[in-house]
Amino acid sequence: MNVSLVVFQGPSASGKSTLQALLGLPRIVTWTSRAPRAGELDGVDYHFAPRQTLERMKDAGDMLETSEYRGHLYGTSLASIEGTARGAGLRSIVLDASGARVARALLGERALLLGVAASRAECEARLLARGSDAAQIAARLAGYDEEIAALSGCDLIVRSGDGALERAGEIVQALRPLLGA
Ligand SMILES: Nc1ncnc2c1ncn2[C@@H]1O[C@H](COP(=O)(O)OP(=O)(O)OP(=O)(O)O)[C@@H](O)[C@H]1O
Ligand SMILES: Nc1nc2c(ncn2[C@@H]2O[C@H](COP(=O)(O)O)[C@@H](O)[C@H]2O)c(=O)[nH]1
Repeated sequence: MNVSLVVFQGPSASGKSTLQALLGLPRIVTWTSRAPRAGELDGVDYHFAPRQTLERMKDAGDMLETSEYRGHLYGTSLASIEGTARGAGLRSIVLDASGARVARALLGERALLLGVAASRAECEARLLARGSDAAQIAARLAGYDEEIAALSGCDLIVRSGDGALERAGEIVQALRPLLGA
C-alpha cells in the first residue's frame, strides 16, 4: 500500500515541524485559534482564526477533526484533506494523537504515523529558546509523559535528539526510501 500522508506526532518542541520542513513534502495546513508565534505566517504555518470561526466550521461539518490543546482549538478541514483521501500524491501534516487516530481511520495504511521523540530536557530547552515563558513551558510539558506514551500507536518513532540539526537531516534521508519520496 502506498503512503499518501505522513503524520508527525509527538510532544511539544520534539522537532515535528523541523523534520516536516526537512522532508520537504507538500504540507496540509491546519487551523488554530492560538495566536501566531514570531515568524509564523497565516496560511503557511497555520490558518489562524478566532475560536468562533473554527467552531462555526465544526458545526457546519467542514472539519474532519478538531482537538483542544492548552486552551486553544485546532482542526483539520475536510477541504484540506480531500485530495489526500483521493490519493493525489504524498503530503504531510502535524497532528496530536487524537488527530493521528482520525487520519489512520480515514486512510488506513496510506497514513504513516511518524512519532517524533526527544527528552523532556531537550524539549524544555527548545521551548525556552523559542521564547516561551515558565508558565507556557510548564503547561506544554505537563502533557509530555502522555504524549510520549501515545507514540506507541505510531508506525515508526524517530528520536530528534539535541545537537546539530544536520542529524535531523540524516533522519529524513533515512525516511525517504521508506516513503518512496
Ligand atoms: N534535533 C534538534 N536539535 C536541536 N534543536 C532542534 C532540533 N529539532 C528542532 N529543534 C528546535 O527546537 C524548536 C522546536 O522545534 P519544532 O518547532 O520543530 O518542534 P515541534 O515538535 O513542531 O513543536 P510544537 O509542537 O511545540 O509546535 C525549534 O526552535 C527548532 O529549531
Ligand atoms: N488534532 C489536531 N492536532 C493539531 C492540529 N494542528 C496542530 N495540532 C497539534 O496541536 C499541538 C500544538 O501545536 P502548536 O503549534 O501550538 O505547538 C501539537 O501537538 C500539534 O501536533 C490539528 O489540526 N488537529
